[in-house]
Amino acid sequence: MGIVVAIDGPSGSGKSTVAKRVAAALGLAYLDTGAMYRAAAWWCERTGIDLTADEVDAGAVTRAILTMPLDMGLDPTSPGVTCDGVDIAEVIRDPHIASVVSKVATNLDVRAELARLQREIIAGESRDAVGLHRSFSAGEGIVAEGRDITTVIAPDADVRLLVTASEEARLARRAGDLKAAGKSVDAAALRDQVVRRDRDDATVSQFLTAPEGVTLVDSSDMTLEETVEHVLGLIEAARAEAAERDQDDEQRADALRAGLEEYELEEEDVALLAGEEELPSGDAAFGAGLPVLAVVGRPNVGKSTLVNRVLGRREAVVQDRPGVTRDRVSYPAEWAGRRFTIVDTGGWEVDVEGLEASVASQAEVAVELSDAVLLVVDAQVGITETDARVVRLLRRSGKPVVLAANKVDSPAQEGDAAALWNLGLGEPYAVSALHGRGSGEVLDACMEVLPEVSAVAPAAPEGRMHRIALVGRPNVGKSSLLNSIAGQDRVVVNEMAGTTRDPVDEIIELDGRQWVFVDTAGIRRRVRQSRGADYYAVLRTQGAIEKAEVAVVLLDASEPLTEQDVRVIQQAVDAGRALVLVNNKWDLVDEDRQKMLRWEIEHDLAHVSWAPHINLAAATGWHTNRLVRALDAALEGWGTRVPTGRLNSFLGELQAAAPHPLRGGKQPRILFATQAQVRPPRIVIFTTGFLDAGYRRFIERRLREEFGFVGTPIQIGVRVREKRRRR
Ligand SMILES: Nc1ncnc2c1ncn2[C@@H]1O[C@H](COP(=O)(O)OP(=O)(O)OP(=O)(O)O)[C@@H](O)[C@H]1O
Ligand SMILES: Nc1ccn([C@H]2C[C@H](O)[C@@H](COP(=O)(O)O)O2)c(=O)n1
Repeated sequence: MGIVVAIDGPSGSGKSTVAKRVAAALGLAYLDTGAMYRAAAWWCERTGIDLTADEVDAGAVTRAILTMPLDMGLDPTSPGVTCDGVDIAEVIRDPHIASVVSKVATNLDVRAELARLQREIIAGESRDAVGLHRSFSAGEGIVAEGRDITTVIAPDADVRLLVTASEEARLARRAGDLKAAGKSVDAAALRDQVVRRDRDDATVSQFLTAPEGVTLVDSSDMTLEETVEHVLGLIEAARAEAAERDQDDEQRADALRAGLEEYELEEEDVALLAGEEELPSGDAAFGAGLPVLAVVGRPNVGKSTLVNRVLGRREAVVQDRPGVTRDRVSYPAEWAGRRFTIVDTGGWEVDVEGLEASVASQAEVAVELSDAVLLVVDAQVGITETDARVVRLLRRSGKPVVLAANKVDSPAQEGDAAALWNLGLGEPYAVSALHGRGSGEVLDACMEVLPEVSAVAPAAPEGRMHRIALVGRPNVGKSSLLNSIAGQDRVVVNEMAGTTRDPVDEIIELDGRQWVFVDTAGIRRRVRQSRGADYYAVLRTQGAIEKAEVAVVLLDASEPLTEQDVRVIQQAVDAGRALVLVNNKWDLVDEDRQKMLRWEIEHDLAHVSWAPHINLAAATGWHTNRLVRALDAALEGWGTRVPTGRLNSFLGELQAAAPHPLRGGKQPRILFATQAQVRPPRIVIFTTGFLDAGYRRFIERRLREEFGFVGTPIQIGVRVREKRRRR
């Protein structure tokens, strides 16, 4: 993680000059938030708003800022400011802008919008996000300065400083600046720009006295060089302190890890603790690029027993593995030297309303997302109506099918297997999943039909383009958004070396980088079926989400949120994908609808409040440029890794301040925790007792507050372990 240095202070105190020099000396990015407010004032005037009027239309100012095409340069040696393609770095220093900027800076809606942008920039520079986006400092960090930086924007910054100087010194410095620029110095105008402006600004942010945790740097009697040296010294001291803290945290975590030896650990615990150094990625766990074999069949025909036989492991693994959904769990598998992904599915049964109506059947999704299918039939029961209908469905899917006749536990039962020739799927392989009989032959047959390279599994993401799924219910504007972003910046690359890409994927260049938008055929040519269109939409959405790293869920902001919207969002969360929410059709949203939408988001989408949420109008292209930042933020969150030392000291403090409620006179205790996976982050917590769902939610909420995890679901696995009995 890069360092964040936040500096605030009154006008003329020297905070910008000091911040730039410090950032340049340390190779960090520099953010001048005051310049953003100045740019906002410039943009308001450019769009025709009179900021010198006694009564400025606050609504018009807010609307203008929401459409401001601002690009902040972060190089401390030449921090450019560009708005609507115009270089405004100089013009925003004009005394006229200084005299009107408070009209914009005291508008709370404007502050909220600029705060959002500032936090995004700071997060982009402070995380180890190399390769994700164009970070000026390559994740080394940032020095951000402005009135509310230490208190509102970055209260968690590593170093927080209030640079100040006496009023007399500040007026003198500002006068010096004007003189150096060859401008006349009018004492009253100077007071207005320094003292009056600070008084106005102080009504919305606190920057005159140092709050707790903020170090005061009074530069009244220091030269500029002395001030810079002093600040560099403070940063050095803070870094040394942080390094010492990290070391202490690691030592404590080592002790906690060692303490686990007193507990009954399972094989998988030992494996997890031994492999802490190499953090696997969720994508790898799902077998990026490996062929996929779906195991389907009616309930109780022995699918899971067969899967466990293939895996050669116990079911215990099932509980802690982040499956796509509870009814469809993927495992990395190996047979005869070949690696593949095996997908265990829930029972496939004709329900009361019939098979066609079971639109969300995970077994059907599994078939759609597989390269081959292993159909398991109970040979002792024989062919049922469900089996016959399943076979019809499998035929329609066009996937190769291998038929396992299970529960053939002795040679005497071979005849039961032979009866299954009637299903018309070729040879039924007689198997006893329970005893292992015949399982080798059936797996050999599966290997014969599985392709070398999967046509459905996502390619491994490392070093490749990021894969994005644009999903949402019909008519929310998926194709408009795709066309809009493709139209703006498109470079279609037909043959990309080293990528296996589906013909329905689209490669689009955004912000100078190439991205794969997966499964766009479903977006461009909507599947129109007289019957079951919904069903295909669900399948298509699921398929797109699982092939992608980020699911961009589009919502029609002009209409009330629907259950279908919430369901698509849930599909992305369950699949463990990074998530970005887009309120499309913003051009059709009036103020009443905005209020309603805010309410809907707070009530119906509170569980995904961690997802970046952007308003845009795909039809006009408005704000579509915000997509990349949101994607980067979500990808960063998805890949977040919390060092074990920090995680344990954080959980230790959390537990001390808010212990788990007593249950039956006992209090479940956290023994040790470690992050077991990234993309999505998965945290495994060893405890002495079961943690209530409420307490787990509390842990998740606090983890997000502490470590960010923007745009990503967090999977929390709890392993309850008992103390070893003394012999
Ligand atoms: N000891 C000092 N520390 C910092 N700056 C100093 C010092 N002495 C003189 N200066 C000068 O003070 C002037 C004002 O500094 P600067 O513009 O950075 O202030 P600021 O706090 O960012 O003001 P504003 O909020 O109005 O942008 C600069 O010319 C700077 O070189
Ligand atoms: N974080 C910030 C930064 C600046 N402002 C206000 C204060 C000024 O009126 C104006 C320009 O700032 P300057 O360039 O003079 O530092 O913006 C603020 O309210 N919050």
